Amino acid sequence: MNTQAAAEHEALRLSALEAAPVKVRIEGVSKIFVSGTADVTALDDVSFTFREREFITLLGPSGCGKSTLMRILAGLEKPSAGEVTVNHYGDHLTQLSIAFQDYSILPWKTVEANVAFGLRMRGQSRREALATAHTWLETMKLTGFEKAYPAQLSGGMKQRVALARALALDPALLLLDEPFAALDAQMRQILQEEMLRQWESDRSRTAVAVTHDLDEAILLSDRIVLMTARPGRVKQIFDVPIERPRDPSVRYAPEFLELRQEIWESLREEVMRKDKP
Ligand SMILES: Nc1ncnc2c1ncn2[C@@H]1O[C@H](COP(=O)(O)OP(=O)(O)OP(=O)(O)O)[C@@H](O)[C@H]1O
Repeated sequence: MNTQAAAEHEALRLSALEAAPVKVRIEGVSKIFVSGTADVTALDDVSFTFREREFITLLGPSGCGKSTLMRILAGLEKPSAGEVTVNHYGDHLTQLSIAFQDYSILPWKTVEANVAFGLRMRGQSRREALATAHTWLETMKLTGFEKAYPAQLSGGMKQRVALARALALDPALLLLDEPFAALDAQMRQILQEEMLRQWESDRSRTAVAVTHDLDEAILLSDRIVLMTARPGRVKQIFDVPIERPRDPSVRYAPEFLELRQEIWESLREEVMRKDKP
């Protein structure tokens, strides 16, 4: 298969995955990567459930298996043990959509065609799909770049295209793996706030995000799942008892800062543990 055909095939496979049903229970999930020299236990007996319409963030030191868990949730990777159950709910255009750190948008399609692609796959007319794509591109501050190709965009802009694409699909379950990682600090804050506004405007979907940014985790989440250093286990689950709708200035509120400190102390232990030989 040539590169273009392989990427089309992968896009179609993702598109099929995104049509699968939702609401998530993770039970005893472990993942061992078997390699020539040494096996790597990425996840060890991870269990928790997502309530419908909940925003969950996975936090943990680098290498603790967050992306692996996201890939398992997306059906891109099989657990070595345990089970993930995803049940349908709600009236959504698609069941699952993903914006991953390394999620490749199709380089030979324009920005608008990339965002419209999944909608076209679901039978929308070109006109309808492009209209939705344009709305999301505007939200992601990409107006004026509709006809550009990915190679003409910065890393942060590509990341915003991937986000627009995931949100345009109106998924019941949204998987975000470091969705703002490639953005500069200002754009990151603007998009966090935009995501918060979007999320709270309908609260119709379940979201699972991975981030290294504590403020982002608290601002957006209902619960934060803190994982141990590798092998990743659930160390602690924090509720974020900050009322919604949240004003972005809540970042400076005492309750926010207290929770931030509490989470950081627990996360810090894991980061330090990881760096020991
Ligand atoms: N395909 C693979 N083959 C072998 N090892 C892998 C594979 N994918 C991940 N790993 C290993 O599994 C562990 C967990 O990786 P993963 O990318 O899930 O961590 P992470 O918590 O998302 O890290 P980061 O925060 O740095 O993105 C790491 O030690 C990684 O090297």
